[in-house]
Amino acid sequence: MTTTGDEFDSALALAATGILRDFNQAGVILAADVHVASRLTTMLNEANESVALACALVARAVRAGSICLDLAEVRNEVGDDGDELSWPVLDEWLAALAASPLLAAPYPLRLEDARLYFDRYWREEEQVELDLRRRAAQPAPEVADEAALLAGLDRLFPGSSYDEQRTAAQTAARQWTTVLTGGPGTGKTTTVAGLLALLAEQAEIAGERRPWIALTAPTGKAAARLEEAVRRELSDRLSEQDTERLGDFHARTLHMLLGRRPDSSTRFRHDRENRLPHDIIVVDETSMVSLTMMARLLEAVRPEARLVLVGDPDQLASIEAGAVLADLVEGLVAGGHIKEAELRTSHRFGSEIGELALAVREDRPEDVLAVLRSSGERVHFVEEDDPREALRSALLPDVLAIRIAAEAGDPDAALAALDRHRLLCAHREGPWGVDHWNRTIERWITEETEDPLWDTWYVGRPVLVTANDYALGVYNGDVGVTIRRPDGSLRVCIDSSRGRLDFAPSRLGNIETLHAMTIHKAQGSQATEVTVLMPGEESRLLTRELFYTAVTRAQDRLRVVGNETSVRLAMGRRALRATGLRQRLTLEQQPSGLTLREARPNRYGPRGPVE
Ligand SMILES: Nc1ncnc2c1ncn2[C@@H]1O[C@H](COP(=O)(O)OP(=O)(O)OP(=O)(O)O)[C@@H](O)[C@H]1O
Repeated sequence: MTTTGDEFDSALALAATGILRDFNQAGVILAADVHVASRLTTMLNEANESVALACALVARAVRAGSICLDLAEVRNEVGDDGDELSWPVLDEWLAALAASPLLAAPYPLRLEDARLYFDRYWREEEQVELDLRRRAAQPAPEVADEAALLAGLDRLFPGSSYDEQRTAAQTAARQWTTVLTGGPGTGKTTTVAGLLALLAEQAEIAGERRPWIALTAPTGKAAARLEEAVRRELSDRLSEQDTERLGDFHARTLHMLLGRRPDSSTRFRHDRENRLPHDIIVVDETSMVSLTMMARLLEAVRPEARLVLVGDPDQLASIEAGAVLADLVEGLVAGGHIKEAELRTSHRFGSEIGELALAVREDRPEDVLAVLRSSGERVHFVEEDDPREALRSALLPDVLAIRIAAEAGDPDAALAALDRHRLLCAHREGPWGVDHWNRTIERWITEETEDPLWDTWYVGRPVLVTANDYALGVYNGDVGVTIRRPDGSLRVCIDSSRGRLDFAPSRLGNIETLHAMTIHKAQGSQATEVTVLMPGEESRLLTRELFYTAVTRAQDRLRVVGNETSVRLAMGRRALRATGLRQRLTLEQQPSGLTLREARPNRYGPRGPVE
């Protein structure tokens, strides 16, 4: 137990007493968790310490991206830090909770089997479940002409190399909701483009108007990539007639599609009362969608609109709470609500990166190490104790290329150089973190150019936008470079989903230097070459999902800096989040006429009224 008497440690809640103090001092819960628990228990006159502890642990779980606290699992999950603590016995803990005023009106907490929720997430999870069940319970969409559908599938997905995609498109054509999954380069976008053409043809045969299509993704970068890939597919592979039928379309972020409201950051213009007008809605990079955003999207989709959720469930989950895509894959398919549409064969890499990604995904550590050490052209494993020199020679040419183009006032060349190489770290801070490597690379630039970078804004500074700025039209995840103009002034050129924009540096508020970026932030984007710094062995972020996400950011070449131990540790650990959506979706269908909440008894106590 790491008991510390440091009264200046901000993680310690000085006012905590009893069991909360013990858990806080052991480092299991933070001061913020203690405050949440103290407020709730004081407000509702709850004196039971185990209930207060449960509140603090829910707050802790949500901080780590979970939707709820699994009371049956939390002891295991805390690991060694919890060894000397007195944990409540599960049945007694659950009984204390069931009897607590915190689980009665106004229901700050909700209990679902052994899962404890804050009310907001419980409601969102329930809403997502109900909306998905309702969509799945409708009669399947009608096929206007069965023979034309089969002929269309053969035309759009010809030959045996398109077998998987043809089957996936056929499945999607026959259901309202489809979860289309696959790793990088498995042909998800190709399938989407073909499916859209197929549905447009069916609409034409049925004498309906051209379907109104929405392409969307959680970030601007991912939305732009989706639009570009679908357009490329249409122009390279599909006939003029198929392309014509689709008309024009643009991809937008989910926030933009749902319509931002100036008075709320969690509510949108389109909701249950004002549904989206589209007939087909395709969401790419669904693994990055949080539970809250999925709830907002599902309530806004018309029941008779098709929803195609595309993504890779093996990637890291959303930055905000939830693991929606993984839950949907398991819950919707296992619950018998929809048929699976899974793509497994990679068509892009055909090389070591694809092999490596598959071995990581399929949990084959020996194969992972074999590919890393195979000395192939595309994958390189840097196993040195001090990798700085290796990194310097790998990274500096591209960093200097950005700077030379920026000095010449050439944004195209600077942005192209920026997209050539990404240095990815697990953490923001520490010796393997983004901040450290941003500073190190800036020092290398100074050494190389003999030009000290005194100012925050310097020529060639690559930047990452970290928050949406609707007024400027730049979005979280957009990247840019600082360019010198002929008159000597600096401008920041941003490659936004709306095209190239440029600003005076002082106008940009939420910006970070982008010589290095976190793997979490790199989700939804790719670079020609990627260098991954494996975090230290003690890092809690070192998981298979983190490693897989990092590896799959590389289009052409990948360099992994680490050692065998870090690779094995990453492979052995999962970034699991506690959620209840897959359990909810796999429960048996309820008898008609009852709402789900009435129909399902709770083993551990009342659920509260149906609202
Ligand atoms: N059946 C196929 N046979 C040969 N090549 C294919 C096939 N399907 C797709 N491709 C090609 O493979 C590449 C990847 O396809 P696509 O972009 O559709 O995959 P993806 O799963 O959307 O990739 P990512 O999500 O990684 O961007 C493209 O160049 C595409 O033209």
